Amino acid sequence: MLDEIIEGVREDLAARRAALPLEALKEQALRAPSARDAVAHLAPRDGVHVIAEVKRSSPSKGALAAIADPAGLAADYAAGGASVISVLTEARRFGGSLADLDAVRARVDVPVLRKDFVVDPYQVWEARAHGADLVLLIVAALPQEVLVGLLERVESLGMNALVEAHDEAELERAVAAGARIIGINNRNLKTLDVDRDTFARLAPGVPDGVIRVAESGVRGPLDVMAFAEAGAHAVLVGEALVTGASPRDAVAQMLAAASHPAVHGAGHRGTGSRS
Ligand SMILES: O=P(O)(O)OC[C@@H](O)[C@@H](O)c1c[nH]c2ccccc12
Repeated sequence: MLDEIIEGVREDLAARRAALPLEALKEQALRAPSARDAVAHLAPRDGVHVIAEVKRSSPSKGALAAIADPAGLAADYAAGGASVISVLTEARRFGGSLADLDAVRARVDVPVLRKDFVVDPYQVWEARAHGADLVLLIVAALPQEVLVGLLERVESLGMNALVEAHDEAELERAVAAGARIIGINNRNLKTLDVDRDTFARLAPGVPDGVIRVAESGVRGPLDVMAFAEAGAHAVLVGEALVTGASPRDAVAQMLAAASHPAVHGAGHRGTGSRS
């Protein structure tokens, strides 16, 4: 599935590049207001941070929610206490767009993540030009030298990367690349299967001082408690928030669950203590 998605992403990218050459895009990016410090916004604390996602559909579930007003949804997420808003910009499978990113950026003050299949520096410049503070880099989609180059480009533009791994080998590559924020995806992007034990299995391999994010398959407060217990500093949630009744309350309930005294997660032990 990952290869097919990336094929489409490259086709769409070629069309955008033809319409707006890299040099012109760079000028836009350098004129954009500076990026916010996402590492600071995700700093370890008691409980977890919620990264709340604007997600219309997915290859595994099909249509999830129409989301006529992505900025309104993002504002609800922020009001519920989300530390970062993730915006899917992939069009073909996830129904996202750079227009969604623009709308969300214009509405909220918290950092915004461009969630896409980034394979080319053009997309990093594009993220910055559209006001993103964070860019997703998926290890499984990138040869190591490309991953390293894209991470350098992201940081040189003042942004941070969420570097996503799904198994031990990918995690080692994320660490070797120098990632400061690592997402452990419980979903295998090749098969789309979710295994919620993935985070707990891989989390001990994330070095001290690196922010640990549990991604995908977070159904509600109980899952958030389990990921917090397993050492997550943040959870990234899409489906459960876009399909529920009140996105604002759903975020607030997840945050409350992770601050429960029964949860002895990463925040309670201080930064990166895994002993
Ligand atoms: O909807 P969920 O199961 O809460 O998952 C959110 C997020 O983790 C998922 O959208 C995601 C994780 N990694 C990705 C890479 C590309 C696209 C999407 C994703």
